[in-house]
Amino acid sequence: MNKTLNDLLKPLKKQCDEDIDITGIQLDSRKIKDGNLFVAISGYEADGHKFIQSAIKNGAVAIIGEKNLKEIVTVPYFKVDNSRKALLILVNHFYDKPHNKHKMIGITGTNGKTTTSYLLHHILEHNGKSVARLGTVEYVINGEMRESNLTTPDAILLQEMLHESEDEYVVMEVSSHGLDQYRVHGSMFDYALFTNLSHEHLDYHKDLEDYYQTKKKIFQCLKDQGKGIVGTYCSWGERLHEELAEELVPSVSFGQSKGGEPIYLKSYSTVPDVNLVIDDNEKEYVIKMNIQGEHNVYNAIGSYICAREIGLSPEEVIEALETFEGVPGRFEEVTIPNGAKAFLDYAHTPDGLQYALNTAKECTARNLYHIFGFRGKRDCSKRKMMVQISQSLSDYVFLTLDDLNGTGNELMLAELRELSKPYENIVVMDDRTEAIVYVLSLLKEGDGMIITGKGSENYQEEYRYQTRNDRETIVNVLS
Ligand SMILES: CC(=O)N[C@H]1[C@@H](OP(=O)(O)OP(=O)(O)OC[C@H]2O[C@@H](n3ccc(=O)[nH]c3=O)[C@H](O)[C@@H]2O)O[C@H](CO)[C@@H](O)[C@@H]1O[C@H](C)C(=O)N[C@@H](C)C(=O)N[C@H](CCC(=O)O)C(=O)O
Ligand SMILES: Nc1ncnc2c1ncn2[C@@H]1O[C@H](COP(=O)(O)OP(=O)(O)OP(=O)(O)O)[C@@H](O)[C@H]1O
Repeated sequence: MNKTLNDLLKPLKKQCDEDIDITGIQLDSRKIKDGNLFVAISGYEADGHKFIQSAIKNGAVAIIGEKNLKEIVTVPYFKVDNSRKALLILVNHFYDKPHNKHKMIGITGTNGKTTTSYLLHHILEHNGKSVARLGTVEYVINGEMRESNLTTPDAILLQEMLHESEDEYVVMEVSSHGLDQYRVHGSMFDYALFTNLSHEHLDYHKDLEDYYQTKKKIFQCLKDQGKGIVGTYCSWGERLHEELAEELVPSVSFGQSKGGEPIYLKSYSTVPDVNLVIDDNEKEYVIKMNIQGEHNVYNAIGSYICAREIGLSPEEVIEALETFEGVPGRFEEVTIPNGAKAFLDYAHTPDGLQYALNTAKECTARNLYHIFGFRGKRDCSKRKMMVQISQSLSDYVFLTLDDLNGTGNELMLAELRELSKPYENIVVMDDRTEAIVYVLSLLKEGDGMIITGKGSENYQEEYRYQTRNDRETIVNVLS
């Protein structure tokens, strides 16, 4: 796919004296191929302008950047105010607005994005639609799985995949980083679904208000006939729903009913599995699901309402919900033989952890053992709160390592020891696999073990038992 430079520059209101063929757009000098346009970004770690020379050496024929470098760059150079924004406009034009080929569903929120995207994928596929799904676990395009490197891919990869996808629907997770960094476009989504908001990413966002305002930007990315779907079971969602009404953004809510909604959650139970009673236009439906936890009640009703907005009938949605098998590593049970229970979960926020532990408690007759740690170089301000939640909802807590992301082993362990000090039911263990093996040896009939933080992800650190992930550690010990 090629375009001329002047064609590409049109939406940026720029022009080049010499028109040249552009074979692709890149933001990383190492990925440049002959005839590419390089966009230099002032990044969080590095300054992309420093790589202009190497981009040209690798074959770049034109450059976009934020600095005054026109006189010294040897190929056509164009200065813009914001390179990330310019990149998005350029790449969207390069691929001829590929989001218009699809019905696009963007899901944002602190927790529940992956689960909701799996639910919607399943509902739509069960009803004969072709669906692409992009998010933390994987990217699925035209029925083929690809490795995910970011929850919301960068603008180039995203537009490339949307261009390549022949799927009727695209269900994608939209992170606050993605919204802040212009990875998604201004008129992209037919539906924007907000799950909830709570303490997270305060290493990136100034405060919760800033995090909220960033998440809210997804509603500026709706197509003309687009619609918002807002979870109002948390107070940020209630506020959002009110603000969208004031701003005349069409939206529906899910959560506690305020009265007047045509579809609402009438009641629910969570033990042993999630059961929902939904009032849909004055007709009552009971849905029996194979997943656990109050949080999944909200994920299910959010997906139900989105699917109904899309045009599926209640029966079509319910049949699909009742056959949903859950999401890898999200409250996933691993069978163990002695009548005890083991769960893997991806909770890594205080709010998510509270839901996950409450669910584990509901499933556990005797003692609950919780094993977890913290990602290195990620929001440290949530750690104390998560330890408090863990020790109050579990009988025994084993603090151990998660991905260190370059933080020193000893530094992390010292912090874990400090965090555990006020509590008698917390033990710090310096090897994640040893912690799992030890807890497995303690489990008796009726006990429960929940390991949070990694879900189905493979380990990044080397541990004593050379297993790839938490599931494998459990299974290997038991075999
Ligand atoms: C903090 C952050 O979000 N960083 C993202 C950001 O990086 P950046 O542009 O600032 O990159 P940088 O490393 O400073 O480099 C600046 C520029 O120099 C270029 N460069 C660099 C080296 C070189 O040799 N040549 C070269 O051209 C880089 O390609 C880049 O364009 O933009 C990049 C391109 O879009 C992202 O890949 C990168 O994500 C990093 C890897 C990351 O880990 N991000 C996480 C925090 C993230 O985005 N997470 C959310 C989910 C969060 C959640 O809910 O859990 C996600 O959507 O995945
Ligand atoms: N609706 C919800 N409300 C609160 N917590 C939830 C909700 N849904 C899931 N969780 C918790 O959050 C964890 C992560 O869920 P999920 O992967 O669906 O969310 P996510 O938003 O995609 O997270 P991430 O961005 O970290 O990938 C789950 O394992 C569970 O503990």
